[in-house]
Amino acid sequence: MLQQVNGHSSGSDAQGGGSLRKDLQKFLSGEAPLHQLDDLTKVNPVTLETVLRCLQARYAADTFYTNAGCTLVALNPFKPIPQLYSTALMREYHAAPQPQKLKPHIFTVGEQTYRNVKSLIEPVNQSIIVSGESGAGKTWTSRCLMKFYAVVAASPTSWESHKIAERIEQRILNSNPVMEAFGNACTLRNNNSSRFGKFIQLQLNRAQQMTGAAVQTYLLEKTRVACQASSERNFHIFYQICKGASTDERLQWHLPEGAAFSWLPNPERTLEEDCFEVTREAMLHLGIDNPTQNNIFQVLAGLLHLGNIRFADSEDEAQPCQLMGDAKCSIRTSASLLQLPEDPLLETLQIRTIRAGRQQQVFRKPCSRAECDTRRDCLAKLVYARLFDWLVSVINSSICADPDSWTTFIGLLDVYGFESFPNNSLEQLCINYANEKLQQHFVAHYLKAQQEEYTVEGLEWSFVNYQDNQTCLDLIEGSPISICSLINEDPVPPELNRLLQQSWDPLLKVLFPTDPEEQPSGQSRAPVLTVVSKFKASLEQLLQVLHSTTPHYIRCIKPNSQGQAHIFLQEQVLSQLEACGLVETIHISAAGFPIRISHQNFVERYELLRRLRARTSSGPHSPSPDERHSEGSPCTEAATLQPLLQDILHTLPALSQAAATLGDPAEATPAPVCCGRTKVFMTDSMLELLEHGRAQVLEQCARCIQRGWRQHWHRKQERQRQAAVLIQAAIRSWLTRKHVQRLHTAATVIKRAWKRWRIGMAFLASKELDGVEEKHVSPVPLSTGSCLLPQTQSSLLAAIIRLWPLGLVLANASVGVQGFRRKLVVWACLQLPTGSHSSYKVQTAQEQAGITSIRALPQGSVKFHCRKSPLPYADICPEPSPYSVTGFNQILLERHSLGHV
Ligand SMILES: Nc1ncnc2c1ncn2[C@@H]1O[C@H](COP(=O)(O)OP(=O)(O)OP(=O)(O)O)[C@@H](O)[C@H]1O
Repeated sequence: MLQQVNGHSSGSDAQGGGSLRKDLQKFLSGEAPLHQLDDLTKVNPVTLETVLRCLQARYAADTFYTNAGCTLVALNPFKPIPQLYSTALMREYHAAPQPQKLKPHIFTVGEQTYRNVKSLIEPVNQSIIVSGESGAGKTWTSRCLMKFYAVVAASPTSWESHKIAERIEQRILNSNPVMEAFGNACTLRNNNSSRFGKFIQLQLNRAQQMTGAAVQTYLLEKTRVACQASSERNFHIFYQICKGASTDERLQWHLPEGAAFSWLPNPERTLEEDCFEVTREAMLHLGIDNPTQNNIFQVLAGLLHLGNIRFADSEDEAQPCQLMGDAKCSIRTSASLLQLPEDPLLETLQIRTIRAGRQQQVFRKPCSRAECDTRRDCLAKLVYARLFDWLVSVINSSICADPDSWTTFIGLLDVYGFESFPNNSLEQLCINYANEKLQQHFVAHYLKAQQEEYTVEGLEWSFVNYQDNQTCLDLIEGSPISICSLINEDPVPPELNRLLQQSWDPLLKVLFPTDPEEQPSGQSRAPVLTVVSKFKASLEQLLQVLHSTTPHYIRCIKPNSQGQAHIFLQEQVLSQLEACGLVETIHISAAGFPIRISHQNFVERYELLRRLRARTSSGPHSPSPDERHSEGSPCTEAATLQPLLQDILHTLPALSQAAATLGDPAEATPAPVCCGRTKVFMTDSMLELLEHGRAQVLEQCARCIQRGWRQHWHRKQERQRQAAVLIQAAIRSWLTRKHVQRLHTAATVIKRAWKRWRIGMAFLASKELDGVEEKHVSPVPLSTGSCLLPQTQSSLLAAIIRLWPLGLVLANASVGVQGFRRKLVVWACLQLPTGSHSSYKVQTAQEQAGITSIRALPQGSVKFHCRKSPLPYADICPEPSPYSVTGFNQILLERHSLGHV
C-alpha cells in the first residue's frame, strides 16, 4: 500500500513528487499514530498523499468518520455496524457538553446543526449537504441523520404532543421506503442507488421539536423506466409488484408468474429492497389506501405491458409501422390496464401529428420504427414521472406541518454524485451539472468567500489556490450560448398528453387533468417547459435556499467500487478526494478561521466575559468602557466597540488558563483569534473557549441572582412571619378582651341575680321568721312607745351580735336549767340590761330537739330555732359575709357549725 501511495503521481512533476515524498516521510515519522488523527487538518503537511494515508489507517482501524475542517469525511464501511448508529449513541452525542470533543461522527454534525438552531444565531436555518459518488453512502447518511433528529428533536413535555411528534417522525421515516421503491434502482455501482436528488426540510417549532417535513425532489432518472444499462435494473417497485403480488392481484394486473417483460431485466436477482410488503405498509401509513395502491400498481403493470410492444419496420414510409408478434396482445392488455382506448393508443404511438402554417393545419406523419419506440418510451416515462411527482406531493401533504407551527428548519440535501458512463444521457449531464453547482456553492461559500473576506478585513493571509469550477458552469449554463441553451428542446409530444387525458382510470385522470388553457387546436398557452429548463429552475431555487442557511458538508467516500468491506483502493479514493477539493478545504481550514462574527455581535455576546478579567486582574484598575463613556468622550460606534473588544480579548489568556487547569492542557495556549476591520475571526476551538467562558460567567450570574433572590425571599419570609405574629397577638388579645368582657358581663349578671336572690331569700327568710314570731310571740311592749329608742336598739344589736354564740352555747349546754334560771343565763350571756327585761323577750324554740339558731328580734326578743325547723327559707339562707350583714338572718347558724365556734 505504501508503495502505491509513494508511487502515486497526481499530475505533479518529478520534483514535486520528490518533495511530496519528503513531506510524507516527515509526516510518517510523526509521533501520533495516523488512525488517531481525528482531524485531517492535523496531518502535516496536508497533501493528498498524507490525507489518503490517514484515511486508510483509520479505515483499517474501523474508524469511518474523520473531520476535514468544516467538512466531515464519511468512509463507507460496506458492512453493518449497529452500535455506530444506536439510539444510545445518538443520545450520548446529544447530551455531550461539547460533542466536537467526541469522536467525529455524523451525529456531531447533526447535533451541531441542532444547537445552532437553538442558539438562534443568524442564519438560524441549517443545511447539511451530503455529497459523494453513487454508492458512497449519501442515502444511508441522510437516513441516519433523520433518525437522529427523530430521537433528539422529540422530547416533548406532554404525552399528547409526544404522540403527535412520534406520528410525524414515523411518517417522515415511512417516506423513505416509498421514495426508495419508486426512485431507487440497482445499478452497477450501488444495489440501492437513488435515481433522484432530494432535499428534505425537517421543520422545527419554537421548542426545536420536529413538527413536520417537506421533500423536494430533483430530476428523477425517468429514462430508466424504458431503458436500463446491461446488468442494471429498473426501479425497485416494478420488481416488487411482479414478485410480491398475490394470486388475485396477478390476475387483476395481468402479471402471471414467470412472465417476461422487456423493461424488467435481471428479475432473477433478488435484493433486500424487493420487499413489496414494506412499501405497501409504508404507503398505508402515509395515507395511501389499498384501492389507491392497487390503482397505482395496475398503472405500473400497464407500463410493463407497454414495454412489450414491438414494432416492425415499415416498407412504405407512408404507412405506419405494424406490430410484431404478440405485441397486439400487449397493447390490448396495456390499454385495458391504463384504461385507454386501444386504437388511439396504437395510433398515437405510430403516427405523429404536426401542426403547421397560419391555420395550424394538422398533418399526420407515420413514424419510423425507432420513432415509434421513442414515443412508446416517452409515454411510459411521462406516466412514471407524473406518478412519482404525485407520490411526493402525497408524502408532503402527509408529513408537512402547518406553516404556523414551525419556525426553523434543518435541510438535508442528498444529491446524486458525479456520473460518467460509456454512454451518457441527458440525465447524466443534469446530474453532473447539479454537482458542479453544489461544488461551486461550497467553493463560493467556503474557499473563495472566506479568503476574500480575510483580505477585505485586513488579515494577514497567504492565498490558498483552489479549483474554481465557474468556467465549467459557464460552459453548461452560461449565456448566450451554452450546452443548456443548445439542447433546450425536445418537449413531450402533445399528442401523448392528449391521449393520457382520455383515460378513464381515476389515477391517470388526476395525473393528466384536462388543461383549461388548452386551445381547441390542442396547443397550450402555457410556456413550453423543457427538461433542462425545469431542472435549471429547480436547481436555482435550491441554491437560494442553501444560501440562506448555515451549510454543513458531509463528503461520503467509497473505498472501493465493489462494495466490499475492508478494501481501501487508494486510486479510487484519491480521485474522489480530488473531485471534491478536499485538500484545498483542509488547507484553508488548517490555516484559516472558519468562524466570523461581526464586532457588534461579538461584543453583545461576550461582553460579560469582562467580569472574568475584573476578577482575575491584579494590575492597576483600568477604567471600564462604561466609565470611559461616562467621561463623555464623543466617539463613533466603531470607536466605542474597539475598547470593549480589546477588553474581551484580554480575558482570553485567563480563559485558556482556566481551561488548562480544568484538565485540558491543549487549551493552555490561547487559540488563534484575529480582529478584522468589522469582524472577529477565530477557530472552532476559540469559539468553544469563549462559549465555555460565557457559560461560566452566566452560571456565576445565575448563582448570584439565586443568592440575592434567596436572601430577598428569606427577608420577605421573616417580615411576613413577624407580621403574622403581630396580627396573631393583636387578634388573640382582642379575643381575650372580648372573652373577659363577656365573663365580666356574665359575672355582673350572675352577681346581680345572686344578690337579688339573696335579698329575696333573706327577705323570705326574714318574713318567714318574722311570720313565726308573729304567730308565737306577741309584740314586745316597749317602754317608750311601740319601738326601742335608737340608742337602745343599737346597743342591743351590738350585744346580740357580740354575745349570741355564747348564749347559744349556754342555752344548749344548760339542758337541765329550766324556767327563770334559764332565762337568766340567756340574759347574762346576752348582757341584756336586767332592769329592762320587760322591754324585750327571749324565746327559745327548743321543744323537740337542740337549738339550731338564736334570733334576737328587733322587737327585743331572741329566737332560737330547733334543728327540725319547719322554716323552708331561713335554713337555706346563704352564708353570711362579714361585710354584708344586712339583717338578723345572717346570724342563723346550723347546729354543727356551732360546735366549731
Ligand atoms: N455507514 C454505513 N454503514 C454500513 N453500510 C453502509 C453505510 N453507508 C453506506 N453503506 C452501504 O453502502 C450502500 C450504498 O449506500 P447509499 O445507497 O447510501 O449510497 P448513495 O451514495 O446514496 O448512492 P446513490 O447515489 O447511488 O444513491 C448501502 O446500501 C449500504 O449497504
